[in-house]
Amino acid sequence: MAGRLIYLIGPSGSGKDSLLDAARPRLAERGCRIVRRVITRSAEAVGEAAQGVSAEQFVAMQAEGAFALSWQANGLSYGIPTDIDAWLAAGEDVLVNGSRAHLAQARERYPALLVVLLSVDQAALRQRLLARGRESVADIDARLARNARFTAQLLAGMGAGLLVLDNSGPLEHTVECLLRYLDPSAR
Ligand SMILES: Nc1ncnc2c1ncn2[C@@H]1O[C@H](COP(=O)(O)OP(=O)(O)O)[C@@H](O)[C@H]1O
Ligand SMILES: O=P(O)(O)OC[C@H]1O[C@H](OP(=O)(O)OP(=O)(O)O)[C@H](O)[C@@H]1O
Repeated sequence: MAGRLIYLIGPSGSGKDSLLDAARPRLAERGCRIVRRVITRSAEAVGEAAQGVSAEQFVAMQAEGAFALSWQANGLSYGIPTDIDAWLAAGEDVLVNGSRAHLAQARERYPALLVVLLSVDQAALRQRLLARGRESVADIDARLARNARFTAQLLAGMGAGLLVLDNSGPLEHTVECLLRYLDPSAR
């Protein structure tokens, strides 16, 4: 049986990277891979979880067909390597840090996509982004403004196919909820 593709989305600062890091060992135990994305962000700013490439390298990789999914947002390009197709075909579950704006295209290619929307209340979100200190205040406000366009749309359009995962509380609680959702015997 083919593996499941889990597409994690949520506003900037909602905790997608933190959740993936915290859940990584327990997902690995369950045979669920977390995709290493290719991002046009300087390698130092990415950490180990992504492969940083130049804009030129990204375009070349795309032209070679290296990506199963790719999108642009916040002035960056993101690619999901085609490796995921082999993993899914081999029955492995695969979790992707996805884009809300790219959801329709992702669904088109992977109709059985499981969508997990990470949410957090707006004031806490701004505080977390400021505390993270990765972007300027202007960039943070631009990301927050971008959120407003998505959440209502997503909730209206998706209904049952969507798990809304609240990350306003402790991260460990969010990890537990995600694992419970992904555990086939618990559903
Ligand atoms: N449940 C949580 N409680 C408190 N702070 C959190 C929680 N989840 C994430 N954070 C913090 O919020 C900030 C943004 O998280 P991050 O994982 O980078 O979000 P994203 O990848 O969605 O942009 C980070 O500083 C992170 O430590
Ligand atoms: O269409 P959107 O849902 O807004 O998503 C746009 C991009 O922003 C996030 O990436 P990134 O990890 O660079 O940003 P973040 O850590 O601020 O979420 C997300 O993973 C997408 O790649």
